[in-house]
Amino acid sequence: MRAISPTRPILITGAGKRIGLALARHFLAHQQPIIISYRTRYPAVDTLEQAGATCLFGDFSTNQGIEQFAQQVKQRCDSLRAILHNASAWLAESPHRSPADTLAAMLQIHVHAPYLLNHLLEPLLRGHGHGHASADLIHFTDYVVERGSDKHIAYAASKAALDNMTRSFARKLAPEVKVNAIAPAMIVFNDGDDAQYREAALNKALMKIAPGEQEIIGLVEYLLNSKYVTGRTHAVDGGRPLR
Ligand SMILES: NC(=O)C1=CN([C@@H]2O[C@H](COP(=O)(O)OP(=O)(O)OC[C@H]3O[C@@H](n4cnc5c(N)ncnc54)[C@H](OP(=O)(O)O)[C@@H]3O)[C@@H](O)[C@H]2O)C=CC1
Ligand SMILES: Nc1nc2c(c(=O)[nH]1)N=C([C@H](O)[C@@H](O)CO)CN2
Repeated sequence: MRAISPTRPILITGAGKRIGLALARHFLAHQQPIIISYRTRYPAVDTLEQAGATCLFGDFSTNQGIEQFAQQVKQRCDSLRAILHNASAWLAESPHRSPADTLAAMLQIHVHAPYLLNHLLEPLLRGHGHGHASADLIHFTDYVVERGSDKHIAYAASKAALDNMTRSFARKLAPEVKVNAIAPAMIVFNDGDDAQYREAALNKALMKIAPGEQEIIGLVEYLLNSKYVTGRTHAVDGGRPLR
């Protein structure tokens, strides 16, 4: 089991629900301090706070919002064990939103937020424990980085930029900080996904399940425990490319 870092919290962005929330609950259950960002104050955020999490409001739709969040983090701690860049919006192209607004929103959350937070919080990641692989960045991208998407063009492009930044930050921050990406396909359905959509989505991969959040938790733990893996994208896609 990974060495718990009792003094260096793990920062999880967008942890008010689903995968981010599951990660937050996992670390709290293992006495790993966490800081989370939330945009909507779901009841689950109150529960995380009562369990000891530091829960900070963070709306990354503007650069000022990102900078204000980073300032809050720096006021609460002087070091971080890891940053998990989970916050995301899955926007499709839509006749109700201009292509320019869709692209801007996707780049803002998937590129501006990780890029600016990595720079603003870099000092909190360095200078701890032998100077070698003592901190981690994990970028949450998507299987569509390698294939594109005809319905989520801006989303896929922004995740591709985040994928590329994984290699750039790995080169910049080694050996103190490892930087990896996790590229999921179908992990967790959304509440509004009907039976027809769900069947079609499951049939796109060899492994015809939506594995749930634990699949991501296990990979995050592997990456945090590694002393050597960096600069890579780790697919969690049920063999989808082979379908
Ligand atoms: N679920 C899946 O099957 C898959 C997930 N992934 C990736 O895994 C990660 C987690 O997925 P999932 O749990 O489904 O993500 P969700 O879309 O369910 O949640 C993402 C979180 O990010 C927050 N967020 C969105 N926009 C902003 C913003 N502008 N500022 C601050 N916070 C924001 C949301 O806050 P709020 O609730 O307030 O809107 C939400 O809590 C994401 O990066 C996603 O792209 C990739 C492929 C498949
Ligand atoms: N921020 C989000 N990104 C993605 C989601 C989501 O719910 N929120 N969902 C998916 C789908 O599960 C897709 O992988 C199905 O093929 C992709 N990204």
